[in-house]
Amino acid sequence: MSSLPLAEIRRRFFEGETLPDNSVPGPILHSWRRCLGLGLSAARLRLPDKLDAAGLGSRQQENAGWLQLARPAIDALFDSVVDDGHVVIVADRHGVILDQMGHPAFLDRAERVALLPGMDWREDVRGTNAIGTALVLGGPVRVRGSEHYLERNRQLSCTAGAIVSPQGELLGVVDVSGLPRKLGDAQQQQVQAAVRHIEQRLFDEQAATLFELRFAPDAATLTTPRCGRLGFDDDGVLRAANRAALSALGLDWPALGVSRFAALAGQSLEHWLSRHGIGTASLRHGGQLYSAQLLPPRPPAAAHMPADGVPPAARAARPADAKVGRHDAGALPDGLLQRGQRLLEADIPVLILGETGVGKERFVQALHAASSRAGAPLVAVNCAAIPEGLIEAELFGYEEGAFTGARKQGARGRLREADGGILFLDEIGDMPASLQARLLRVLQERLVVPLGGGIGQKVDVRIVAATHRNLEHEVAAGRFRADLYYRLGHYPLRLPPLRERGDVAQIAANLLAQHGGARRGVTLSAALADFIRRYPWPGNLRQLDNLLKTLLALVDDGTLLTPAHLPDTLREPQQAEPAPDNSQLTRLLQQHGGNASAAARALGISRSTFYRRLRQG
Ligand SMILES: Nc1ncnc2c1ncn2[C@@H]1O[C@H](COP(=O)(O)OP(=O)(O)OP(=O)(O)O)[C@@H](O)[C@H]1O
Repeated sequence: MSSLPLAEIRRRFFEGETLPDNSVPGPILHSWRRCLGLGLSAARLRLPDKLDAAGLGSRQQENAGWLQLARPAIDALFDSVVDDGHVVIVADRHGVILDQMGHPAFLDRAERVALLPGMDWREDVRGTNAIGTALVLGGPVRVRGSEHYLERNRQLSCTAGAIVSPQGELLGVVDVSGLPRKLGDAQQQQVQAAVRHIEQRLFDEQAATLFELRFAPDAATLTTPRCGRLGFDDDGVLRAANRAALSALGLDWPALGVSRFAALAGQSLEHWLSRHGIGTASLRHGGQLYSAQLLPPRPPAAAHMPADGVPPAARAARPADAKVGRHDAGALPDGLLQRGQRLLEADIPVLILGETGVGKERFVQALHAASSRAGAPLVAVNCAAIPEGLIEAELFGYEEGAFTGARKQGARGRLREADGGILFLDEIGDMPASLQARLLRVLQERLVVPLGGGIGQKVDVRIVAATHRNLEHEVAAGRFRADLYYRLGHYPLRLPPLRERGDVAQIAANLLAQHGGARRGVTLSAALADFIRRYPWPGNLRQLDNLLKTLLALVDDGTLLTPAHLPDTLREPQQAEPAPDNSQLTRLLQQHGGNASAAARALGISRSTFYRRLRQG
């Protein structure tokens, strides 16, 4: 920048003299030229009147949708700048101030009034200024003191950023104004962060019904507002974008409706989905390598933008996130439920992996409740708990007299019962090989033919499957069909065992509270919390949950739980008992009068695990 005082540069500019190179920032000089070209006078200007209350009210109403989404970011911005006496201003796409927070005590009365809601700060009305100029540029700008076109605004410094929807529509401006010497790079960065945050939320809402391709140089930044985001319709046409994506790919807003997935990603959408599912993959563009992830559209209920223009996210937390909180006793890996939801809504089978007792079944219930099929049936079939000879009939139903012992009137079968809803195939790894082929056919054709013949019926079911087995090993050992595995296992969701999860003691405290511990004043001592952290919990959440319920039943209100309250079997955690063999299991079953649930409970395992072990011998 030139060392000439700004007053001298202004004089030269207005007297038509050539300015030294770089004497004012390019965007400011261009703006001055635009204003001069419009014949605006820097000294005297007839300014438009402030909008009346009704006019302002209707502008605020028109902008209510994005304003509500933007509110958290604007409030946070205000919190971070208020102590320095700055004000935060929000204007619509015409430059009319919709909201102003803070008190511009630093300004003369006239300017103070000019920064109030209802005032017009368009560049062609008020000359170079951050609000109006950001709107012209569609991006960020800082205007300091005498860089303002109007002389009367020289005591003011402003930094602003334009908000652009994922469809490229200019929505408005967020601005921070203050005294020139106090407003610097920090405020500029804060405004830009707020803009990114608002645009990210807009993308979440307005591009929810599209396939989303996210990319970033580093997989770790794939969920941050800085990652590139592109939205494609079912035909692979680009319909939405954020600025990071456009600038990384050398595109601009006119690319919307024109650019295609295949051209940008080097393969069709279907190809990408079948190869990578929603897993992370590499994306090469213009010699640059990115980590990328393709996310299917979200459910219409969550994606729907109501007629009043106020998106659901503006009213409450995202439904999926809210449900994660309710479902889980401790934090599950980030976005696991949401990913499951997206797969489900895109009609991709959801495969859930995890050891016994990690909460797979609970997870499926939460998935169902969070899905667009929450009002339709969730039909569970435990492939390990049904005798091999009956699974087929159970799944596909049968016609009257199809086999000896068949009910007279036949049975619809679980698949048809799940029509319109979700079929949950628990312990899929234990499904007999003969049935795997039939299931695969149903998954492909969605046609169910009952045993004993009869007319095939089309079913509309979403499939969720779970297993504690390593299906890849099962495939290698020839026990699980590779084609079925590839059909189901695009993107398995793994629920971690308790020993791999964050703070198990915190999870225990949550569970204790859920079971009434908080109400009864029963708490964990530090020593017990420490034990809980170190214990390997082979039975995972089931084991921990059962233990806490038992302890609660045994102690008085107000008890501080210590390791002394633990049953002896738990005090020596490392010495695991060998698993009972088949004859022991059979004996146990007999002892419980053939009640498998009771026998399983006695062993501290689930009914399906009990059956599985029985079958394995
Ligand atoms: N999110 C949770 N919050 C509280 N408790 C849970 C949660 N998930 C699981 N549990 C506890 O663990 C038990 C087992 O959960 P679930 O049946 O979902 O596990 P699973 O992984 O399906 O087990 P398995 O493979 O043995 O059938 C539940 O009955 C409950 O006591």
